[in-house]
Amino acid sequence: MKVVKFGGSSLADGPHLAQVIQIMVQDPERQVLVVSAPGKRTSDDTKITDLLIQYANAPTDPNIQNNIINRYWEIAAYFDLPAEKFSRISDGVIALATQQFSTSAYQLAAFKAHGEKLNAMLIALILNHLGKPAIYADPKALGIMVTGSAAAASVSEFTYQNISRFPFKNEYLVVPGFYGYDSQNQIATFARGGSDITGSIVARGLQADLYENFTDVDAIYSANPNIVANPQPISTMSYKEMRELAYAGFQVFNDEAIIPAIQGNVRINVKNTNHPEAPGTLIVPDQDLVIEHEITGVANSNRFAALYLHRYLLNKEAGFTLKILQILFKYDVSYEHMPSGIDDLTIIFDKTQLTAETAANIMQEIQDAVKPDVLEWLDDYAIIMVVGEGMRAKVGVVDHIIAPLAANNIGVQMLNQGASRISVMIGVKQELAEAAVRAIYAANFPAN
Ligand SMILES: Nc1ncnc2c1ncn2[C@@H]1O[C@H](COP(=O)(O)OP(=O)(O)O)[C@@H](O)[C@H]1O
Ligand SMILES: N[C@@H](CC(=O)OP(=O)(O)O)C(=O)O
Repeated sequence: MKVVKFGGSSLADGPHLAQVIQIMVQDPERQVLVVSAPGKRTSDDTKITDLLIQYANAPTDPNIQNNIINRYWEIAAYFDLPAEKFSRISDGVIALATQQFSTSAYQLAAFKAHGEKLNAMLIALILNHLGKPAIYADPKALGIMVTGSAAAASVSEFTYQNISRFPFKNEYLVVPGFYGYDSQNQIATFARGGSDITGSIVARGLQADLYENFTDVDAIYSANPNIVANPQPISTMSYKEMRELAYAGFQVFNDEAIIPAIQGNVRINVKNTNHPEAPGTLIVPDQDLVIEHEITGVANSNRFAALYLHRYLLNKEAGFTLKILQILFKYDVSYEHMPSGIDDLTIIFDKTQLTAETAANIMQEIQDAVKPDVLEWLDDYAIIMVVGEGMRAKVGVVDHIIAPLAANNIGVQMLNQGASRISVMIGVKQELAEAAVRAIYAANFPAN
């Protein structure tokens, strides 16, 4: 049995949904559909998730409410779904405006989650209307339980047993991605792009033979195709490679979504909805990987900031780092990386979890607690991640990465090799990040 996730780009309108249904019926192993909210129809369109964020901020605005209903209605009308059946979807949009929520964060989470929830309900209605047995399976019915915050939930371990007990018959199961329920029965979403996570959770829970993730590109490429023209497709990669590349900017697959698949030993196949006959990219356990290249991919992300600290004899003082970590703990801030030298320390943060005020407070407390000679906040910071299982056994890999940067006059602010034996991480100024990716790519991959 295969669990199949379709992203927002694959569900943006009626013709795309018709293609999705064709993909499902082509293979009887495809029994479970995990769906995102309808995405952009054109490059300047707005995703339903983003319309719902506007709606959460202005629940009494009839224009936004109508925009959302019209997006769903356009899809329903393409399949001639009768208006009385569609009323469940429009009622669902309207009802949101009058519901009560414990906090504004949980209100926003519930609004966002309805993009997926109403889309899954609509798709089940359309499948039934087309004579195909299908049921809508809400995360509550499946037992997808979460902990953590309203907008950055984590799955609870007992979810998998709950899913495995779901009475699953000979019909399509349509599951909304992106959210679960917490112990207070409140909706909480995963991070943006989190429908990939639901797909992986359901695939592990049902012990699927394959998790197919359909998107709008033929494969995962060795570099973001919006940065490098015609990059090479990756035919097979390891779970670890995918995790590192997704973390560092390959948005095509969510970086957290790999974890349930690893735990359940489920292979992942990323494929193109608009070109389903293309083999796509297969993501597999390490032992099944045939290493073909030294470098598998080059990613970049601007979502980082760094704190740089210098103090002589830092290496001699026991508990120095502990004092800093206690300050971060107090503000509930985690760090991503901490490369250090004898008298220097850089702490790299994911900016999305920090406000300017929190960053300023942390800096002040560190200044008071450890009295550094230099303390700087580097907001203009990007990370380049060069990843490849083939790098483990090779000598001189760093040369192949750093030499093209030097040749293109790109300064390196930080270099971290060794912690992960399959990646090299480089800190550069944000304005140079894309040029850095292009330079490393051009030096390490043959031109097409
Ligand atoms: N290395 C990469 N390979 C393929 N696509 C990439 C890569 N890096 C970024 N992308 C982008 O990811 C997009 C697909 O992700 P996303 O828009 O989240 O899809 P979906 O709507 O299916 O969830 C592609 O259209 C492409 O622009
Ligand atoms: N709709 C949500 C969740 C998601 O995963 O969407 P997509 O599959 O379109 O990236 C978002 O926009 O973040």
